[in-house]
Amino acid sequence: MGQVKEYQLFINGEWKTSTSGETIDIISPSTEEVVAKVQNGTPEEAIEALKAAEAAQKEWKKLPARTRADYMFALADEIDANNERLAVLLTKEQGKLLKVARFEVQVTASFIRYAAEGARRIEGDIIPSDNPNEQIWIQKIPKGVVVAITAWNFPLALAGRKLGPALVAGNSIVIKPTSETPIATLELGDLANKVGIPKGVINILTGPGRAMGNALVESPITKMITMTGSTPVGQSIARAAADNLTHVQLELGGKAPFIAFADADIDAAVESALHSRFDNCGQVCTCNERMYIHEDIYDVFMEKFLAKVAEIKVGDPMLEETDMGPKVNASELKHMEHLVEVSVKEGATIAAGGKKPEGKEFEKGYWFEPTVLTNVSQDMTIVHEESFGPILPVLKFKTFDEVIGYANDCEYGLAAMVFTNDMNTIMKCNDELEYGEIYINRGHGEQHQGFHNGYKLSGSGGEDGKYGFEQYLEKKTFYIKHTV
Ligand SMILES: NC(=O)C1=CN([C@@H]2O[C@H](COP(=O)(O)OP(=O)(O)OC[C@H]3O[C@@H](n4cnc5c(N)ncnc54)[C@H](OP(=O)(O)O)[C@@H]3O)[C@@H](O)[C@H]2O)C=CC1
Ligand SMILES: O=C(O)[C@@H](O)[C@@H]1OC[C@H](O)[C@H]1O
Repeated sequence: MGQVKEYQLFINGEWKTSTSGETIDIISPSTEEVVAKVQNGTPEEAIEALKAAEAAQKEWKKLPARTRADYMFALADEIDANNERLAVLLTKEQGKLLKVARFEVQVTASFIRYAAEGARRIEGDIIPSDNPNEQIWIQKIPKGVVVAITAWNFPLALAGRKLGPALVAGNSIVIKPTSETPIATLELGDLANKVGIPKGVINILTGPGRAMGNALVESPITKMITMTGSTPVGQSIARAAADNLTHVQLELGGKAPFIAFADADIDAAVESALHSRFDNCGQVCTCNERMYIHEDIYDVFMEKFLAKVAEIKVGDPMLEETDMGPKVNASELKHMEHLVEVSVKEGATIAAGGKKPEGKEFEKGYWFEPTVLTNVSQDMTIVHEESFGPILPVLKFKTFDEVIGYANDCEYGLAAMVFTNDMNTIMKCNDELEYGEIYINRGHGEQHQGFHNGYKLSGSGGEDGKYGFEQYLEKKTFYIKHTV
């Protein structure tokens, strides 16, 4: 393996080596080789970045929103122009298919453009007062310094999803990507400089979340934290931010139910169920984490579904013909093996997969077969614990009330998928399913103009669309009275 690139911290428009003198190895999930090194940044460097962001924001907020948006459009163009290079980095650090990584880079630019298109819609209110000669004005203003903490499954897209609205709204930002997959995100630093985004408006730090991340969260300079990741970490961030009453927006774990009623379009449901579980090696927050099939269609559905699962080609994510790459790291792989072991102990049957694939090409790397579990009961661990990987428990159901009860028997509330052509069933599902995002007759996959909003332990605040954009704004109310 040749000399790998050592990335630095991006603070105030400059690259700097951490005073810790330590680096973190970024490991390829496909080969276990070191593909890059990043700084093991210190809490002191977190404060340095926050101060740079605070200083830069004072001028950044004075620019017309349209001007801020022009910088964002330019950044999005640069991201598009570097698609292949960024996609290869994503595949190297996260193990996702190169063809999916290319899509992630496109989505990153698209998130930023969507936010920039909203620059002229940062609207306030003028309200008549009860007092004579008086008006009430409510103005939308930026919050100040935003801290963005991101997960490893779509690291670049998650960064774009947050920096776009944050900066268009007039905030500055400090991004701390996960230590697992930071390199594509770090590349945004040079692109920001290239398009002339003022120094300090964007800062990108690396370092363990429990130290670097915590320092960012606890600082009173931070006026908003937007985090995507696991529920336990989201909870610790909310606790750490409480002392300053900092606004916290969290996109956390999920356990999406996929429900196929007796009148479902079976072929469409099979296709959607397959991709909503196994795309990105099952590492999507809205993935089909448990599947409920009506008893009338169960046999025909499962015959078609298992045939499709058997066709999934696991292998080198750089190759176009590959359908599924590896899990992101060794501990995630161990979690897969643990979930299958527990499920079998609790009485489940392995209908497909269930282990690391055999073959020389799989000796290195964090590979796991597409796995389907049957003879599963609602009380089993796998029906409640998020796998965030290619493991799918399947259950039968008879009645509407039974399956809604099963679906809502969950500490999460992010997404649900339902296949039926009956309008009454659809309306009753919309009323009764306790999920912030429901997909009817299609698999998962949110759009920028929607609202990615998790109930219960899946998060708070929501992201995307006009309601997500509002999270990045503060309101200021004026009572204006004229005296003559
Ligand atoms: N709802 C959604 O949209 C999504 C949810 N997820 C969830 O995220 C999980 C997988 O992602 P993963 O990265 O492992 O999630 P983690 O929760 O482990 O980490 C998320 C981020 O938080 C940082 N972090 C960790 N501890 C702290 C702390 N005490 N203070 C501040 N920051 C901290 C991490 O940094 P570091 O890694 O350097 O420690 C990382 O950048 C899954 O559970 C999945 O459900 C994932 C994607 C989307
Ligand atoms: O966070 C997730 O896993 C999803 O919201 C995912 O992140 C960026 C992509 O656009 C979404 O599919």
